[in-house]
Amino acid sequence: MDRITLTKPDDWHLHLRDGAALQDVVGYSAARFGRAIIMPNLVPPVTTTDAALAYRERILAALPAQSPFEPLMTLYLTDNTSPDEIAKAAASGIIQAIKLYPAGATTNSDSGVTDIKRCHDALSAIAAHNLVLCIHGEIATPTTDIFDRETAFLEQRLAPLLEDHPNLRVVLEHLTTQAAVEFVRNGPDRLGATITPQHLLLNRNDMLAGGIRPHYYCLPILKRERDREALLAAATSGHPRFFLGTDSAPHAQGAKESACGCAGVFSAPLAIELYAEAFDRVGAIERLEGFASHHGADFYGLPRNQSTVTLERVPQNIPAALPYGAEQIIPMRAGEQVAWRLVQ
Ligand SMILES: NC(=O)N[C@@H](CC(=O)O)C(=O)O
Ligand SMILES: [Zn+2]
Ligand SMILES: [Zn+2]
Repeated sequence: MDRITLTKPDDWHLHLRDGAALQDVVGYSAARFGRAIIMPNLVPPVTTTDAALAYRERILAALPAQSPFEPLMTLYLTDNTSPDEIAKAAASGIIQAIKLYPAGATTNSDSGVTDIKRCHDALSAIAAHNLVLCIHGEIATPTTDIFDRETAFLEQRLAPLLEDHPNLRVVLEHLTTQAAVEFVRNGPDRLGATITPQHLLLNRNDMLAGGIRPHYYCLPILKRERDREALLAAATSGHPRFFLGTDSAPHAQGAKESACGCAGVFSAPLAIELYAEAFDRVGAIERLEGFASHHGADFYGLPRNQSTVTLERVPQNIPAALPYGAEQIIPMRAGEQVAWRLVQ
């Protein structure tokens, strides 16, 4: 199949930043996706409903004209998030999920959760109000090996959390390991998971062998080839609890190409095209629609999109750099090609 039309996809994990950067990146997502879960790890983080409402207005104002894109907002969970704030978030009608970052685990997670037990009442409120808890699933202990942080989180943190909150709907974000795939498969129906394009297409050799490639550095970090294969198998399996979440995470070129570079891959300008390439490579392009356009909406309890997009197998060049506020940004695969393109 050289051409495929699917229900318009959604991005269940997206970073849009704020200010001039927001203005520069939001259009790429709006051109491809109907909706996106907007991550709250701004500086300062989006910890209140009022802040989320204001951020949503800034996103809508930054959209190119005639973009039907719908930002689905999230709150950043802290040790001090109150059940009242969760009730307010649920009542707002614009907040779909609460995001749990273990303190210190990733970009702008300093205000994150230091001990999940401290959030017991907030988590009960999230379940009671039928919101979704999105989790960055890594142990942040500095002594835990960076390649083991996700697998350690599964048994040490996620399993007890699911047990303590039997009605809580949870999305384990950006899976990177075979172990996480198995954990989700064996988990309850209220456990879903997102998978990024970089984790379907790359392994840690792509980042570290023959030279260090900072634009492939993200968290959780790329893993082994067998992990990539397990992720691709899960994404293309048709299993309804695996769905698309790009984790497109823009950082300016200077912040990436640095002695201490930031974590995050900027995939928004070619996101759905990269997924199409990954699925097509293993002969599973017909499974793309479920993964990209159905499973996430069904899990979140939202209607599927009405409109469609068409993709065709025609290679396109990816720019070497793109504007980003006063600086520039290097997209994933900069200066190379992607095998599919969006038909306008
Ligand atoms: N994934 C990343 O490497 N970075 C994300 C944070 C996150 O999703 O963990 C970011 O905000 O830059
Ligand atoms: Zn994360
Ligand atoms: Zn992210």
